[in-house]
Amino acid sequence: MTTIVEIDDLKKVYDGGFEALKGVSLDIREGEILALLGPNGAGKTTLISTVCGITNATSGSVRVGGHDIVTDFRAARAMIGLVPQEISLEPFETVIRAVRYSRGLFGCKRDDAHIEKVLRDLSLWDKRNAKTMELSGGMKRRVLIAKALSHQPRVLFLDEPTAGVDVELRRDMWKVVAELKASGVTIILTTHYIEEAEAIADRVGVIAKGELLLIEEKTALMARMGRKTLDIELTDPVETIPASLSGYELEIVQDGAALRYSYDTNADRTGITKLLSDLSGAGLQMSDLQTRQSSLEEIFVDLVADNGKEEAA
Ligand SMILES: Nc1ncnc2c1ncn2[C@@H]1O[C@H](COP(=O)(O)OP(=O)(O)OP(=O)(O)O)[C@@H](O)[C@H]1O
Repeated sequence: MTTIVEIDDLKKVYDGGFEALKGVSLDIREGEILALLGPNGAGKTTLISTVCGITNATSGSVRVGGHDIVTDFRAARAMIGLVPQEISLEPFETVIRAVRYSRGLFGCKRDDAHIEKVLRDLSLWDKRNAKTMELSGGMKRRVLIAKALSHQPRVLFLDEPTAGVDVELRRDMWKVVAELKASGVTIILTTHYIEEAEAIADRVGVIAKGELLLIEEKTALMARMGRKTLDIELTDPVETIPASLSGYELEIVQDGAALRYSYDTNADRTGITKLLSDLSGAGLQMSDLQTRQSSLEEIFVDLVADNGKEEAA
């Protein structure tokens, strides 16, 4: 597995003293789709802007394909395509001219065959002579992607590609991203939408308050999501867990009125039947059972909340 982007202890303090990145380190693997999740103001855009050389880091380093983003800016930047959050297009420009122009900005020779391929891949070929102002919001986003791909970058950053778009357009965008990955482009996207990360990412990173709190394979996260808890409500509250039940790693909840058992839904056996029989063997009577499943959303909310508590402490 080759690392294509190496981010090392990246810090960004804006003028005025605000610390937007507090030492982020991250290796992005060639060919992956990495989703960076985080609440508003987490530092996602700052991170992308710094990697793309739009914002200068206060300290730390970024290398793209081995090229340092500061000392070897041109070579590093040539490998990157950036699709910004805001749609900014010249309204009277035609689609094909806008995309050709972007390629020219990188000093690349005109290549009509490549531009045609990009436009066809993004289903924009039929619209090539339309003025950008005549396009729907979804098509405008596709033009931004086409512009970002015009100079054949190996890494594509998408800053909230589906913010504020409807469900159908979002799915459409996910298809585009999957096709780009299949063509060998490494993709990093930021999003507020957990289901977006679930749907398309190979790995998921969670950023909050300028820190990377977690970076994990999506499948591993999904396995964690497979954890369920069973709350066994008791007729008579307990203060301690009977020694005969110590192997179950139960937790006392609801002030002793219930015992919580965590289990893996992917496991062959959950152990629940045996637990319930051992419970009655220990002289405990249950009045009710409740199960619940943790989701990626909960993992995310917990992580971000814990981070907030540490800040306050
Ligand atoms: N130029 C700037 N000067 C001062 N502070 C800034 C500047 N740009 C961003 N910030 C602050 O840095 C923090 C991180 O902003 P950033 O845009 O990177 O977050 P984000 O995770 O992309 O959020 P969103 O999801 O809302 O786009 C925010 O608190 C923001 O107010």
